[in-house]
Amino acid sequence: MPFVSSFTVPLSSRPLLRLQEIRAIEAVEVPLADPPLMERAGAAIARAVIAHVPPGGLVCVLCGPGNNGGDGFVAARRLLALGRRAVVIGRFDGGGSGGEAAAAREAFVASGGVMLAGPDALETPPAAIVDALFGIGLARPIGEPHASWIEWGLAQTAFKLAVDVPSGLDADTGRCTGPCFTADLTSTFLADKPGLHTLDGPDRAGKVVVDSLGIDPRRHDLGLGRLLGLDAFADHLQPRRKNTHKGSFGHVLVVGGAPRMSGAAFLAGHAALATGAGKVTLCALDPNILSFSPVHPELMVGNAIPERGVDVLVVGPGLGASDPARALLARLLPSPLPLVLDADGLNRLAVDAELQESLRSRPIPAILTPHPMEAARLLGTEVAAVQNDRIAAAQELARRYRAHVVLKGCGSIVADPDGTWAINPTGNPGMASAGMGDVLSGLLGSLLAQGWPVPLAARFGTFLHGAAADRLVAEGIGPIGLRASETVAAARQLVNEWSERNRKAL
Ligand SMILES: NC(=O)C1=CN([C@@H]2O[C@H](COP(=O)(O)OP(=O)(O)OC[C@H]3O[C@@H](n4cnc5c(N)ncnc54)[C@H](OP(=O)(O)O)[C@@H]3O)[C@@H](O)[C@H]2O)[C@@H](O)CC1
Ligand SMILES: [K+]
Repeated sequence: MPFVSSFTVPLSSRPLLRLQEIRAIEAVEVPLADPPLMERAGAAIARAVIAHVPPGGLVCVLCGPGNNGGDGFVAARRLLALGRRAVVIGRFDGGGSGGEAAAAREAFVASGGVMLAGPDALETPPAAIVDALFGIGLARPIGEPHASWIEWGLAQTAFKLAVDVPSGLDADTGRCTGPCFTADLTSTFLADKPGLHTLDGPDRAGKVVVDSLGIDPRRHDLGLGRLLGLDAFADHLQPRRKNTHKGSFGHVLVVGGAPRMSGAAFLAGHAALATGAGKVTLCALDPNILSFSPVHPELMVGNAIPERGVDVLVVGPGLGASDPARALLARLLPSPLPLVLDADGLNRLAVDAELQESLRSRPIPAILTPHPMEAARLLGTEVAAVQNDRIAAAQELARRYRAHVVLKGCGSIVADPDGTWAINPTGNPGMASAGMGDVLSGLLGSLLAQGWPVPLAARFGTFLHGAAADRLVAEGIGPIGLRASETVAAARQLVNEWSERNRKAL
């Protein structure tokens, strides 16, 4: 039987709060909450365990020294009270961040709960492991004994649940700081956190469920970050009116295609056509490029920039680093048309102050689509520094170049010049293959040509491309061997399905 899994995309956008924003909510709500937030958090964990673990299975709760551990003690006490088998692995050393967690530990022990000094003391293998070692208070890489407990936990076949954040993962950046838990499910509190959705976060957190602990988020500043969901695009995802013509959907000019690199420009052009641009022209640097594509004869191909009639520029796919490439950039960057700049266009930009200035001065900010290496070049830093805090890097690029930035990678970041940002939850490792960036550029150009506002186009193009790859994987096409050109047809299918589903009265 062919391998087929179900395809879903996140439907609802939601706020992503960084540490300071979560701490600000805690500062207001903790003194007011009755029952206390820790009690509510522990109850949520107990409910999640019960939903996933049959009665009779042993639940092993790993408790750390702070309030994350406190949540774990409450959960363990509640599980016992509900007739479940639960033990805690933790230390009686009295350390930690004070009263509430210590009180939770005492209440657990007073209710007959058993605390073990390490996993060796377990008599039966656990059915579930609850990771309540460290949450948002993680201050440095995890050492002993907690590192060994994590290593032991990862070797178990049990269901694994992380409390708030997998221990060892930085909740702001998604970086594993050292030993790091890997969960099937992360139950995260008050609001969702960016680190669960970018870099190492998606590998470590498993499914993420947000529990507001009964706090109304509208009472608080929800910051500048969002996790993208399909609902963000509903207003612009509409079926087409009947009374339209190709001019209604814009003319995209793809500029690139240097000798031996024309495939990149064809991919971008193909993606633009297949997702709804009215017309696409390729201006290639390769003088020997075919005058038309036998595979996609609808594309107009040449070596010249059309004098008029173009609505959107996509510059960079296969552009190369030659002097003529630089001359094209110098000519096109000041254009008043919406612009997507990718690949070699970005590399040239990184070393050319004059081009940078003309990018910054554009009347309509461009969309830049760097991968981490290109982002590092643009920021004059190392890839590791970009990946250390992908949100901050994307924000800095957006500010410095006055552009909308899509920082690609696991959990692509979209950042705007005004400081707002989003994480894209779609996509998979099949997209780590040649030509994917060219397809994304083409999709973005296509959306701009069809009138999407620039920040929304940056978000939806990224979301759509990842979702197309996800659908293909769900159909058994990838992730291994997924080809960029295959994502084009899947994107076309999705955009039609979603638009039809959103049909509103004209
Ligand atoms: N506030 C509330 O009411 C609510 C909080 N909630 C819950 O609390 C969590 C936040 O709690 P938290 O602030 O106590 O931080 P937490 O993640 O437990 O760790 C801090 C402790 O660990 C220590 N430590 C740090 N790194 C270390 C390391 N590598 N190795 C060893 N020790 C290390 C650090 O001590 P340090 O040595 O750094 O002084 C401190 O003792 C949050 O994620 C959520 O689960 C929810 O219930 C909602 C309501
Ligand atoms: K944890």
